[in-house]
Amino acid sequence: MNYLILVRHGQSRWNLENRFTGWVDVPLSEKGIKEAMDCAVELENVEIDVAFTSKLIRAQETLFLILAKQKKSGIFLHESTKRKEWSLHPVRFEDNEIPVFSSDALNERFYGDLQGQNKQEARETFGEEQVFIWRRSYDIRPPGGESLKDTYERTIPYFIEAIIPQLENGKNVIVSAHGNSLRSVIKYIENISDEDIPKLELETGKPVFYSFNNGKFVKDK
Ligand SMILES: O=C(O)[C@@H](CO)OP(=O)(O)O
Repeated sequence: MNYLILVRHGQSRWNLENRFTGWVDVPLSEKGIKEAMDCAVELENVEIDVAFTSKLIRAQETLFLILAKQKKSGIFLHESTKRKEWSLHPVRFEDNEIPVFSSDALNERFYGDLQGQNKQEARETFGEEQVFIWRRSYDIRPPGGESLKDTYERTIPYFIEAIIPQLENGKNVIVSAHGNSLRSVIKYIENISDEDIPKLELETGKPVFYSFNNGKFVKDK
């Protein structure tokens, strides 16, 4: 039996400033670095074989802080190489090295015109209820941005085509990504309904574990 670990990146500078972030490539805040390092301590003795992350630095920083605690180097397998067998990759993997795949399929939900706006100011302008609908409804898009359903529709095909095969090959997999791309993944894994998904919140830097056995995910409590 092997496992899947999902980690939402540590607090970013715009999480701290309470701004809609989406695809804006802001780094971790000082607290976010600390959260990622605490997560690394929690995962220090957890064997990881392969990692997936988004194209955004906050998720990548979090992943590499986790790997560093294990004294591991992550090696990005870029588009030009990732379809080849690992053995054909110019880098031979040493024991302290693991492959890292990054894809914009795992990016945060694109927040359109809201990106950069302060969430409290948006509530004052558009009303509490409207902002909640934009942030947490399943299929209503924020102005110019993606609904969670749009995010799901790019995240889940990648999860099925790229991540599940690694689990089926017995690998222990970590995915370092974002609040809404991971809410999509959890919706899929746990079969959460469109009506219930608004209630799911993920904390920054807190790993969620699933064991994977015969194609089935079981959440570790
Ligand atoms: O701003 C964002 O990109 C996301 C995550 O921080 O926000 P929310 O939790 O409101 O979807």
